[in-house]
This record gives sequence, C-alpha cells and structure tokens, in this order.
Amino acid sequence: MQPAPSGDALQPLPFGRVTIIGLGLIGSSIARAVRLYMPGARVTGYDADPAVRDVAVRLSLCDAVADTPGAAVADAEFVIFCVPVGAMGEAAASIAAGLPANAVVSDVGSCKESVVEALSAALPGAIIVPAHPVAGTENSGPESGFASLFRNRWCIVTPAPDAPALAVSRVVAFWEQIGAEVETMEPHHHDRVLAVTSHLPHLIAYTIVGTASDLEEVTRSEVIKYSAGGFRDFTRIAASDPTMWRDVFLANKEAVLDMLQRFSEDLSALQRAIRWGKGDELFDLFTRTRAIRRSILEEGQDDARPDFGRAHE
Ligand SMILES: NC(=O)C1=CN([C@@H]2O[C@H](COP(=O)(O)OP(=O)(O)OC[C@H]3O[C@@H](n4cnc5c(N)ncnc54)[C@H](O)[C@@H]3O)[C@@H](O)[C@H]2O)C=CC1
Ligand SMILES: O=C(O)C(=O)Cc1ccc(O)cc1
Repeated sequence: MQPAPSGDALQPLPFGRVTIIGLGLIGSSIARAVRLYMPGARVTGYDADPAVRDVAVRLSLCDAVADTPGAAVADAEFVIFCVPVGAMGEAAASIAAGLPANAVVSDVGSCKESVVEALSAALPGAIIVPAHPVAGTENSGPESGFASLFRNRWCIVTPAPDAPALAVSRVVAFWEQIGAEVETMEPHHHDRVLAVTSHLPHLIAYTIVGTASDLEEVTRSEVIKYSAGGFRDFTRIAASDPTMWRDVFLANKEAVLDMLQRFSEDLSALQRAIRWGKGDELFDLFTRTRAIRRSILEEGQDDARPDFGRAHE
C-alpha cells in the first residue's frame, strides 16, 4: 500500500460517510483514493448507468453501490457529484428528497459558475462547497480511474462567501488527505482561468485533429503514420470524452468565447508575421513561450497526469 499522501495516517477523517454520485474516471478515482488513504471512511456509490454500477461492484470500488440515488445519500455526511457538468442539476434533483440536512455537498465539475447555479437551484438550503480537481486524463469510465490521480495536483475549491467555514475546511481536508494541494478561488475567476489553461487547449486539439482528418490530399493512414510529437499530443487530448467536453463548452460559453476571440487575434498576428516574413516576431513569441514551459517544469508540473510515466497502483 502507498503511504498516506498528506503525512500523518492518523489524521481525523473530515467525513466518515462519503457518497459518490457518478462512478466514471473521477468518481471511481475518488472512491479508490478514499479507500486507500482514508480506510476508516465508508464509501457509497451510485451511477445512473446500471452497467457502470455493475463494474463498480465487480471492482469493489465502494463499500456499497446503491440502486437508487435516494438510497445512496440516506446517511451521507459528504455527497460529491462526479457527473458531466450538464448533468449536475438532474443528479442533484435526484437526491434532493433523501439528502440529510447536515450533509455537505460538493462536485468536481470542470467549470464552476453554472454548476453552483444548478446545485443551488436543485438543493435549496443545502451546504454546498464546490471543487475542481485539476487532474485527469483523456479516458473515462470506472475502469480508467486510479487512486493516485490527485496526488500533487491542484484542487480548486470555490465556496460562496457565506459557506460555513467548518464545511469548507472539511472539504479542503478531504482533498488534502487524498493527496491534492488546495487553492480557493471565486467561481467566475476559476472559469476564466480554466477557459485559457484547459478548455481552449481542448478546443484547439479537437479542431486540429478534425482539420487533419478532413484533408483531401493527405490520407488518414498518412496522418497516423507520420504524426510527429506535437500532433500525437493533440490526438491524446482530442480523444477526451465527447459528452464531458460538449457540456464544458456549453456551460463555460462566455469565458471560452472571450479566450477564443483573443486566441484568434493572436493567431491572425502570427499568420501575418509568416506571410510577411517577420522572423523576429516569430522568434520573440517562441522565446517567450519556451520560458513559460520551463517555469512549469521548474514547479514540477511536467504533465497534467499524475505520476506520468510511472505505473499506477
Ligand atoms: N475527465 C477529466 O479529466 C476530469 C473531469 N472533471 C469533471 O468530472 C466530472 C466527471 O467526469 P469523468 O469522471 O471524466 O466522466 P465519466 O464519463 O468518466 O463519468 C461520468 C459518470 O457520470 C454518470 N452519470 C451521468 N449522469 C448521471 C446522473 N444524473 N446521476 C448519476 N450518474 C450520472 C455516467 O453514467 C458516468 O458513469 C465532469 O463534471 C468533469 O467536468 C474534472 C477534472 C478532470
Ligand atoms: O488529460 C488532460 O490533459 C487534462 O487536461 C485532464 C483534465 C481535464 C479536465 C479538467 O477539468 C481537468 C483536467
């Protein structure tokens, strides 16, 4: 067994009974991490897809997999929604009647403003402390999760100003105990930061892989055969889950469209520099961007995926 990620294995548990709604990549990774690093906590899972529930039982991801959302939350202290952002409202409504009054509710959605709105509307009066682990892969589903996914990765918590301090500190402790470093942010700011650091890069990857596959004079097998490093990296990102990313772009529309506008203007400037042979402009930009990559490496963040290149336990 791996050592507990945040030091002392005897830390008090932030929550004794954790319910995970949605047992795909992120939900199943949280389940695995809680069972590994918080062995005293009881994990109950639920997924709307019966086939996913069957896999969760087969893999022993949870102490119990409930057949209904209501049963999943019956005695929960912490309920965490791990469903696509467009499904948050529906998932929250499905547990509303059974949610214990003092339970803390959270989520892992990739954008926050729309999710906060959906959760608050479906669960009026509930204690809601949203979060976003900035850790993942291009894979989805319960079989692709792993316990170390969140280790040494950021988790951004976006509580409302009037959220109870105790609930916020318990959610922070939860993420720290499964290995994440936690930062607090206002939801609107979160959505703008992630629009440029995560959402736009995914949009660019989807576009470039689509462009290459639409070319008439370059065959599909040539694209596959001769894809150099850069294109290969784009194909990894462009293999990400279509439902999840459709939902992210629709939910974070305003911030993504703003970043896309800025990106298009910068791309046009590069187009002009190439057309008019302005090598110094290209050289200056590439020098600046190289420095950013080097700063990321100096911070030890060499890949969005944890323990990249090492075996997952
Ligand atoms: N994939 C990634 O790298 C990351 C994803 N996220 C966020 O995590 C959330 C989950 O993403 P993944 O785990 O990657 O997706 P996934 O596709 O692997 O799993 C989502 C699961 O939710 C279930 N589901 C959908 N609607 C439901 C409902 N109403 N009730 C119960 N279950 C329902 C699906 O059946 C599926 O099993 C998304 O909001 C995403 O934005 C956050 C960080 C990284
Ligand atoms: O696989 C990758 O490169 C990712 O970028 C994973 C990822 C996807 C969505 C998030 O909200 C956070 C992380």
